[in-house]
Amino acid sequence: MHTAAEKKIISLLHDREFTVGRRSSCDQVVAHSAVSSIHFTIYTVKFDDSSAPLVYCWDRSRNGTFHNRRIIGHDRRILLSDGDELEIRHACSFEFHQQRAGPWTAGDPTLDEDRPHIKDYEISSRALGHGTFGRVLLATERKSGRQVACKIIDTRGNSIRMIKAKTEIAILQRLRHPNVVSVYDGLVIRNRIYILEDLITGGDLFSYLSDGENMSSIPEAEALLITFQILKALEYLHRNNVIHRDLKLDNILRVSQHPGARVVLIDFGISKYVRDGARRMTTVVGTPEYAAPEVGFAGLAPAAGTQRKFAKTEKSGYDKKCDLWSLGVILHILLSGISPFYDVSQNSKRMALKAVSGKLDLSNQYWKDISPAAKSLVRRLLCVDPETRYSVEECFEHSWIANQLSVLESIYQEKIVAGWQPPPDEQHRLSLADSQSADGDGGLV
Ligand SMILES: Nc1ncnc2c1ncn2[C@@H]1O[C@H](COP(=O)(O)OP(=O)(O)OP(=O)(O)O)[C@@H](O)[C@H]1O
Repeated sequence: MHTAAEKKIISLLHDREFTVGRRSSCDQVVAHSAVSSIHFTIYTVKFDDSSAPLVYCWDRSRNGTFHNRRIIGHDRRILLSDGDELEIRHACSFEFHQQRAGPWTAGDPTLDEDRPHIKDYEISSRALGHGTFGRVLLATERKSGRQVACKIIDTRGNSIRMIKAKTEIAILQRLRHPNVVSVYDGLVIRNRIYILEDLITGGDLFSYLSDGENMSSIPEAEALLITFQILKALEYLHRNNVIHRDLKLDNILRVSQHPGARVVLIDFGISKYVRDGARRMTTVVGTPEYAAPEVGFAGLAPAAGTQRKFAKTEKSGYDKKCDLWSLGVILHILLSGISPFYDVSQNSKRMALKAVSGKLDLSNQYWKDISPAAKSLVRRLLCVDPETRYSVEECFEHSWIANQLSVLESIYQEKIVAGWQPPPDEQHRLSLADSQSADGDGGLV
């Protein structure tokens, strides 16, 4: 980054925040009355080792920080691209440059073909992440200049994928909750589905906990705040008859990099709307490391290296309690840094058999500083029998949560979700009238 006036070059380190403001402790001090004590912060989020780090500017000022001549807005964050300008009006400006492998604006024939059909949004080639079914790119809403995330799912004639993507949009369009990603629009262009959703600017929990080859734990109080928010999301989803079915660290994003950040559930690609009184689900879906025993991975033929399987479980099926098991795995990792059923071979069946055994070791060195109440909730969630496994309501009544409930509620309302806006009710939403279920679990929505 360099300031326009002095042409001074400032190097940013990806593992360190960089602050600009009037206060003497800022990394770049700007002694000017138009500048707030901390005016803005630059921080970096890494998705994986092969992707270029994402560099964000967090506007913390009273008077505003301008990004390419458009105000960012107090407490809002913007993703920076090479050549972007940041300005503190009447005081100074900065130009941002990022070295990375490969250009962001490289020709992308697929995208170039579709771009003219996506009138309301400008889709960049800037990758925010990628998953099994596609990639997620940065996009900008033309009317407002708001940055959004654009998930592109290439279905290439695969009708199951097409239906799953439509399911994701259909479910998300009905949901409005601060801990569930907001979807603004969904478009089908030829074989591709574009889902435009809120840009979540703090990275995912997996990257947050990743420590080289291993995972690290976080303080119990922080794990409590994250668990409380996931429970809020699950309470809302389950009341609305939606089961996520793929809860894992990678699918929980943070709005900022600070310990009390709002967390947001994403990736509803295999989630399920269950009508009241509907039969239990029988399709084996999800991620084996996080999947409840009753989901049925243990009954599948071993498939080394295969992360997902779609098949019928022979047992009596499963219900929303599968999400609570996954929360148990997440909580286990948050508190200890250990994934309880992970197997280095990544063999789905082996991981599932470990889960079915129900064996937990919460007395080793990784748990020595963890309170008995926290351990007790882990056990209640990782109960092999779904009947005795805690529901969302029981979790809220468990002492680890209940003893802190009023504090948690006030932090949640006053700090975490204050300022959150539900997505607008826009007209042009994807029509799903012709959608049909492909996984045999009944209708989509
Ligand atoms: N709304 C968003 N804001 C910012 N980054 C996002 C957003 N949605 C997704 N990402 C990034 O893209 C990655 C992949 O997204 P997502 O999990 O939705 O894709 P997927 O193809 O369904 O993945 P999976 O393999 O888990 O099924 C996420 O881990 C995250 O890093």
